[in-house]
Amino acid sequence: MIEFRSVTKTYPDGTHAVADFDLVVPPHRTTVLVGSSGSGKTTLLRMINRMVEPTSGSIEIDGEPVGQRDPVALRRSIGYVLQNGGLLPHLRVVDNVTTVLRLDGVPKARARERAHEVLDVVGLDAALAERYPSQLSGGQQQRVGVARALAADPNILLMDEPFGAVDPIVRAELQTETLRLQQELHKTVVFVTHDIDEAFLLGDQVVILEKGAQVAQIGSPSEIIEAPASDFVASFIGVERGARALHTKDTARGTVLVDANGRTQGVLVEDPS
Ligand SMILES: Nc1ncnc2c1ncn2[C@@H]1O[C@H](COP(=O)(O)OP(=O)(O)OP(=O)(O)O)[C@@H](O)[C@H]1O
Repeated sequence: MIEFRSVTKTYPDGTHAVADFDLVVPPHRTTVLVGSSGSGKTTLLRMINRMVEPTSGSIEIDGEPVGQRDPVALRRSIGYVLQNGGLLPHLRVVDNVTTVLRLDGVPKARARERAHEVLDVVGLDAALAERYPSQLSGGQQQRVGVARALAADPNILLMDEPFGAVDPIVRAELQTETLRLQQELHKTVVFVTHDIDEAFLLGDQVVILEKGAQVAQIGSPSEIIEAPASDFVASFIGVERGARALHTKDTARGTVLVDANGRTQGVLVEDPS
């Protein structure tokens, strides 16, 4: 479990990025932080692995304040996936994936073996291991970024807009893949995005943020869609644009539900309860 307690971050130039933020991130689930640009999502994420230090308040992992942990050891124990993959261009894929393992003293042969395992887990062909990042597609680079984050088998995975830079089709593929991976691996995932559809697709718990990381609403996707806490939330999730609206349509075989794009999403059946 990760817990934020009254966390505030004011950058040296006086920007109040996060003000008095509290959150419990349950283990083995995906928590998505979603909000518009500048709402403080990245700052929150980076305070978990001490890439950013809070101005006040504390963040605890399983009851232990991260402030008391050695920052380097802490960072290596937490998987971190960045938007552009964050791969080192002069290293082959396999060496990118083994970086943390090698720093942790894992022998080269064992580290390479592990790299091949995790590349397989993220759905990449072993042949790609010897390529350089520039010889991969954007989607493949992102998968390598995920493989690298998983290499040391961390309990916690931080993902900062990991699919922001790929085209919509690849993005959808990577989202599906993330759901599949999570069903298999059960990591504690904290995922940052500004895309509410991505948040609802991937999140067990969704945290909608306003400026200064003020929490507009926390809940499961169902709870938020069924009862938006404010006009801000209703607008952010697109209720007023009709994005969440489903309409009934009668067909020869019964009533179906159709989304805002005119696509049939399901069949209407009577609730047995
Ligand atoms: N190193 C820094 N120095 C000063 N201000 C910063 C720094 N990093 C971020 N900020 C400011 O803090 C606020 C929150 O930034 P943050 O990157 O956490 O937001 P975000 O929600 O992740 O935004 P985005 O979606 O654009 O990445 C913004 O106003 C930003 O300009």
